[in-house]
Amino acid sequence: MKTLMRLMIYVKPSARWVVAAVIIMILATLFDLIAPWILKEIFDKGIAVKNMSVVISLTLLLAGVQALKSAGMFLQGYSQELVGQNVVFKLREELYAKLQRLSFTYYDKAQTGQLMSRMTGDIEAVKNFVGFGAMALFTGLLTFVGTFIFMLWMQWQVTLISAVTIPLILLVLWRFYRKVGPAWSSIREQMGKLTTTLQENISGIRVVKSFAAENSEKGKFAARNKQNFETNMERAKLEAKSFPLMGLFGGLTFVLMIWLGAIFVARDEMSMGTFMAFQWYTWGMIWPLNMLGWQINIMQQAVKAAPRVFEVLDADVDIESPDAGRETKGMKGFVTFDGVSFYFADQDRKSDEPILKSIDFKVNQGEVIAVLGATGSGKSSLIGLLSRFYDTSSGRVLIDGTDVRDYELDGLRRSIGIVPQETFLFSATIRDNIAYGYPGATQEQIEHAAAKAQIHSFIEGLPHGYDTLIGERGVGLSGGQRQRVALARAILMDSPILVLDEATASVDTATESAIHEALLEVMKGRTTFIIAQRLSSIQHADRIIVLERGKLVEQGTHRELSERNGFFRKLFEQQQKQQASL
Ligand SMILES: Nc1ncnc2c1ncn2[C@@H]1O[C@H](COP(=O)(O)OP(=O)(O)OP(=O)(O)O)[C@@H](O)[C@H]1O
Repeated sequence: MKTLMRLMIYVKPSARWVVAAVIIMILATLFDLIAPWILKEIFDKGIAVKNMSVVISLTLLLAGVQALKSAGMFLQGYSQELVGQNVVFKLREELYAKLQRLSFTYYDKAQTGQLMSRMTGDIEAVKNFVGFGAMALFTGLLTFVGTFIFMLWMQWQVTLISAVTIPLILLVLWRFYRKVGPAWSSIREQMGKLTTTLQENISGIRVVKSFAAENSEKGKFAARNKQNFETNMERAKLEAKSFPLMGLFGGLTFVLMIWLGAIFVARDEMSMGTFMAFQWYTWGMIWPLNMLGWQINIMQQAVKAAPRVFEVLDADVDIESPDAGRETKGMKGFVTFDGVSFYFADQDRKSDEPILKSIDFKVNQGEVIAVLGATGSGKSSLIGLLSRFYDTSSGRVLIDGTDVRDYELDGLRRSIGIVPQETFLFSATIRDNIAYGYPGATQEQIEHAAAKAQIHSFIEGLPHGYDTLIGERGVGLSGGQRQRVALARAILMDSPILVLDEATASVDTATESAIHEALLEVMKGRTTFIIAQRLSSIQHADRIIVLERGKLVEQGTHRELSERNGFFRKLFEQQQKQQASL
């Protein structure tokens, strides 16, 4: 009920169309109730007394009534579809907007396939109910009640005795209603899992193929597909058990009506016209009940699908722009980590070690800071706190003396140009990919950024140059080329802070050194964080900070750290040995 009430909020803006559809529905139902009565009159006042003019005029009236009803049904169909489409439009828009607002913490746990199935199948299920099912349900109920009243008015004894089967139909319906809900709940959930399996398989198809895992993937999909098949068959069994039974009881109603009608006609207590009209009316009483099974199906599908959509809409947006957040215009890039500790949301703060432990350091405007540390030591997490991908668990990250949580969020993120560890390119032109964070950039600015990232000549050499379309996730470019496009994207942002998270890990050492030469100019006056494993990537750093299992264990210049007998020196010696052995 709560779900249905909440869906009403989305129906409200289309209230005019709902009212139109309801009025037309009531009129159409009235026509349905009048038509058998006209038939009765044709028999009793026309055929029975051989009055052809009555027959002709009443049949014309019947045809007119039907024509009006058909026109009404067209309008009703249109308006209810409009209501459904409006609801879907609004829901999709809200869901998409919410997906944009949800934080990294949410996406760390979310399954893409589940989200996609909510955005498509679940919303579609809601539409089917709002746009068609609900109105059909009301039409059915109105027709049933109206017909029953009309029949009672015309011949109450036949009506009441014929209707003894109706409680039986209602009982079957009630049992069906109770059982089909959980079935639809599983089906919607399984559809989400099936989409997740499909999405992960397609996204990871290169891994699947390189590990020759097609068969095991097929098995995984087949298991989910079978599960879905079986739950659908369970549901179909419920339908198969309930609907024919309802049909049987409905048929019995007809039989009873004909028997009783025949007796009452023979006793002259019922006219032939009323008898004919009753056949029509009985149908008007039975079909809504039989259709109710399908309408319950549509409703239960929506009732089980809608909470899956609402769950995303209600998810906590843990990182939001503050009200009246501070503007970032003129940001200089002084960065301070002040007693920063950090746990991921799914960690247990009592038993798990924090990812970052009481980190303190200050960075001056324009300083180039290298962040070094073994894999998993917390380098990316540290940098993620700067852009508020996550918020600190304790302590503060300040830029120009202001807590990052007090800045307007979009502005903050635009002030930090990031080249992430994993490059993501969109299926669009290279130009659009570079200009992703600055759509208004001129061709000259784009080319300038590309040149700095050492990718301009490569792009120029392509048959379509900057207009070259690249595939999903940058397919068609090598890892190094992709990384340089991502670098150009960050350079174009012209932000006061630049973060290069293993940004040159996929390029050869000659290109890396050319990029670093070019970056010298880019980094000028810009606070830059370089996360790297290779010492060659950090040769231009003013200062190096070293993380070990989330702790800042060393900091200083290249020279200072080489003189200390710490992690940096060990790494330095190790890499020199490796180079010497090559
Ligand atoms: N979403 C998450 N939830 C829980 N733990 C996480 C999550 N993401 C990363 N971690 C853990 O946090 C630790 C630090 O990860 P982080 O990515 O910051 O390390 P890193 O130093 O950048 O590593 P690398 O050099 O391999 O990229 C790792 O031990 C990792 O397993």
